Amino acid sequence: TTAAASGNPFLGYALYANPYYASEISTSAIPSLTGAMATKAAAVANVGTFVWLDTAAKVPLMGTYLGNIRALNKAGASPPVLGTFVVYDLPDRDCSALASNGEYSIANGGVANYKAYIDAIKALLVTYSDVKVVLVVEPDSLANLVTNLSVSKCANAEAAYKECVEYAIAQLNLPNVSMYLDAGHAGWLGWSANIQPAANLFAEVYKAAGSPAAVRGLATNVANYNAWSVTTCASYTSGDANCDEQKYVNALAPLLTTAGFPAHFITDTSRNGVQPTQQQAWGDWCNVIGTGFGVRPTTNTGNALEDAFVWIKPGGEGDGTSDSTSARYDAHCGLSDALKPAPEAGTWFEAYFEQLLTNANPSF
Ligand SMILES: O=[N+]([O-])c1ccc(O[C@@H]2O[C@H](CO)[C@@H](O[C@@H]3O[C@H](CO)[C@@H](O[C@@H]4O[C@H](CO)[C@@H](O)[C@H](O)[C@H]4O)[C@H](O)[C@H]3O)[C@H](O)[C@H]2O)cc1
Ligand SMILES: [Mg+2]
Repeated sequence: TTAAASGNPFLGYALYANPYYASEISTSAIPSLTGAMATKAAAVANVGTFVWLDTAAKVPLMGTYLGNIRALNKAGASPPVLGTFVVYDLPDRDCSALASNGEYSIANGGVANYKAYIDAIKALLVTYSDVKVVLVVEPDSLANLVTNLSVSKCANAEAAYKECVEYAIAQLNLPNVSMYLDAGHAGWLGWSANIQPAANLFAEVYKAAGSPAAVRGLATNVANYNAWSVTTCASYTSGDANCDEQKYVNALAPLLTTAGFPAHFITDTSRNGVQPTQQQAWGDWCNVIGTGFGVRPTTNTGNALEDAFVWIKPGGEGDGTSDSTSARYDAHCGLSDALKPAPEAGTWFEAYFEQLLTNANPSF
């Protein structure tokens, strides 16, 4: 089937192996590796990962990469290349954790700043209207509105999150764009208490934005470690029948369709190669020990609902600092199942990269 027929934006395309991730590996990983590990590290740099636009200052980088992709395709790249980015700059971001709070705050004009950030992204997507782009929209945001309105920062951010996400998907509703809203993961919204409220919220936001044609569906397991499919549920999942991402997707899809949001899915497999994980509790999300790179990006998912397995979290970039004196210290990053010492969220964590590489499944 052609991409147009199936609607799967990944069909017939190769992913752009972005220079940002490649440079992290070449400057921070390879120099401290030798032999087989150095060779394997170089191979990781060739895997297409998502570029996280986690500050407005990173947006021009998107323009550079879209220019690179245009050039590759004009030079006859076959299959043609598409770009993959994460929109991640909400005011009062990461409202139930401390590790990844961002540059904008609602109290300080954050909603207006966010809209300017989205406008800058839109301008590039219009300039490069010949380049196909896949966007994951705001990891953790709506998921936090489902389960964490008891956290005052999340309750205070609810209206702004909805306004900003609705603005983003309405403005970025362009013919060369496919968007997947972040949907947490099986261990977050897959619980029977959470899954219907989650479907309701996703559909509410989708419809409030005018049911944008460019919204293809939802992204699951972003920056998390869950299996796509297991035959035996891990002990830490007990109580949640949706113990892997496939069960979560298969359970969520019909609820969304009923609510007026016909969705397809992508799932982050960048750090789920080792199952079961060594999480002490399923809610442990920070720099989990023992993990490995998972299945490489592919459209061969075996499930018509699942467009692709993709590497959204760039493996090797940390989830949060383990320095308890840091302003962005989150206790989850101090747990026994969190690798330490760890740098600030988003910065290179060499020991973690080597852990992922050593435990990669399939191996490099
Ligand atoms: O027995 N039962 O019936 C039952 C029913 C319900 C139960 O409660 C559920 O328990 C779940 C944990 O098991 C909770 O899930 C965790 O929620 C956290 C946010 O609060 C998430 O953290 C985010 O993770 C992101 C990366 O994924 C980070 O980028 C981000 O910074 C970070 O904040 C964890 O992943 C996620 O695993 C649910 O909320 C909670 O509702 C429990 C039992
Ligand atoms: Mg995070």
